[in-house]
Amino acid sequence: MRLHPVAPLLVPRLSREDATVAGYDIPAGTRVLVSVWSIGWDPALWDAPEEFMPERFLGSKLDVKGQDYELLPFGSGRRMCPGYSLGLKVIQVSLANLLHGFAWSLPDGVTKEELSMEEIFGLSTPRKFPLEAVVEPKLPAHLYAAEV
Ligand code: HEM
Repeated sequence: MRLHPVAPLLVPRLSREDATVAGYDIPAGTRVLVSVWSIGWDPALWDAPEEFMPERFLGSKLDVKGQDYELLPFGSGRRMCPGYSLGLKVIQVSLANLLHGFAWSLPDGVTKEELSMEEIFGLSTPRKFPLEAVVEPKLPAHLYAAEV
């Protein structure tokens, strides 16, 4: 959510009054785009920003509820994502099920260092190269049978 935010530029805002931010004058009526992608990669805010280190959040008070401006995967303010709580739960449940039910590996001859995490920059950030993984069931077969 920090390195590869779903919506890198949030929803456009309009400034309601003249303002100055970091020395830049922003007149009233200006369309403003907030790049959470740049914020997430900013070395002034993050140690080794290019590194995926989820443990950096252990014991941290940083949250994704729109109050900590260095981490805004769901935006902030009036137009913040109303589905953030559902979104987080769906991700956790889906990931937990995939890890619980299947053994995951890379295709023969592919190392994790070779995986590209490049993304296509646009309104959202899909992978540039699809992830290819080998998936094997690891639970008793009847648990995968669809209920009829
Ligand atoms: C991990 C999952 C999700 C992510 C990362 C995400 C991210 C975002 C972001 C960044 C915005 C723009 C917020 C802003 O500009 O301040 C947004 C808006 C929105 N999201 Fe989500 N979202 C997710 C899941 C969901 C779900 C599950 C729903 C609905 C069930 C939802 C409904 C909406 C709606 C309706 C808006 C527009 C709100 C407005 O403009 O007032 N999102 N989302």
